[in-house]
Amino acid sequence: MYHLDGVTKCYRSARDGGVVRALDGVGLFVEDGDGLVVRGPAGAGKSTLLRILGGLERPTRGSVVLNGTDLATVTECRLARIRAESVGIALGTGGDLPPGLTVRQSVAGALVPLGLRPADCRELADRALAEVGVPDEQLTWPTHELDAGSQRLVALARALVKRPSVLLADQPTAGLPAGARACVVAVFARLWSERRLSCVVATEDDALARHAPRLATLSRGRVTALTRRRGAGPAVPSGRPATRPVQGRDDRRDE
Ligand SMILES: Nc1ncnc2c1ncn2[C@@H]1O[C@H](COP(=O)(O)OP(=O)(O)OP(=O)(O)O)[C@@H](O)[C@H]1O
Repeated sequence: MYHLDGVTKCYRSARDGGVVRALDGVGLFVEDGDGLVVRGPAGAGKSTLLRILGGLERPTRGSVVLNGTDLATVTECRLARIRAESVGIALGTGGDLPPGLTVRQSVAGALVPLGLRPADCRELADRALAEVGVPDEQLTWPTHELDAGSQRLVALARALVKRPSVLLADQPTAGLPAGARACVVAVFARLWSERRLSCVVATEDDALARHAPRLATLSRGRVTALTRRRGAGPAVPSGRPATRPVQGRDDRRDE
């Protein structure tokens, strides 16, 4: 799945033109079926890490190998293909839903780059929406008429519809009322416990983090701790190691 080695990302500060080191030599393994929650204070580099994992940005230095391909050096064309086929990205606010579309069209649209027949796209979209708990009567609603919690679920369905090998989500419960938050947490709990889908999620939500098999803490662009939830089995049931932390500790944590 993912193997990050020495990943550094520098930006030029718009304020004073200085160099901002958003990620500083991050090393990380994410195995098939692994669920990793990334935590850390504002500015720690969580969103930058997700964008780099998703191939939306390239690192300044280091390698980001996803299923054998280094996203840092692959051609732009191949990178777009990998994003379309293998990586589900939910930026969290629901604001990333394409405007002017119904719920079903919005999710089916994620399959267009894969060249599927429209009828197949619709069927897969309906299935993905059912999986995250969007009721049938909302399938033909314009997405802008949904409340924030439902928009968040549609964004998740849009990320999941292609059956990606990994789901990346940035603050998926942030700003939601309690009921809607619980619905989103329940989706991730199912993805981790039943589907064993590889997910990397940045969140400050304790309820969501409690379900994650592993936690990583980022501080000033570095991984300072890696812990595995007590009772969470290895991501892969074979004899292969479930995780091989490069930085920080991989301690067991109490629930
Ligand atoms: N495009 C950019 N240009 C310049 N600096 C950036 C850019 N993107 C991020 N940064 C800087 O990189 C650092 C890490 O930002 P990032 O958004 O990844 O942190 P974060 O942990 O996600 O923070 P938050 O929880 O507030 O979203 C911050 O200092 C931020 O200002």
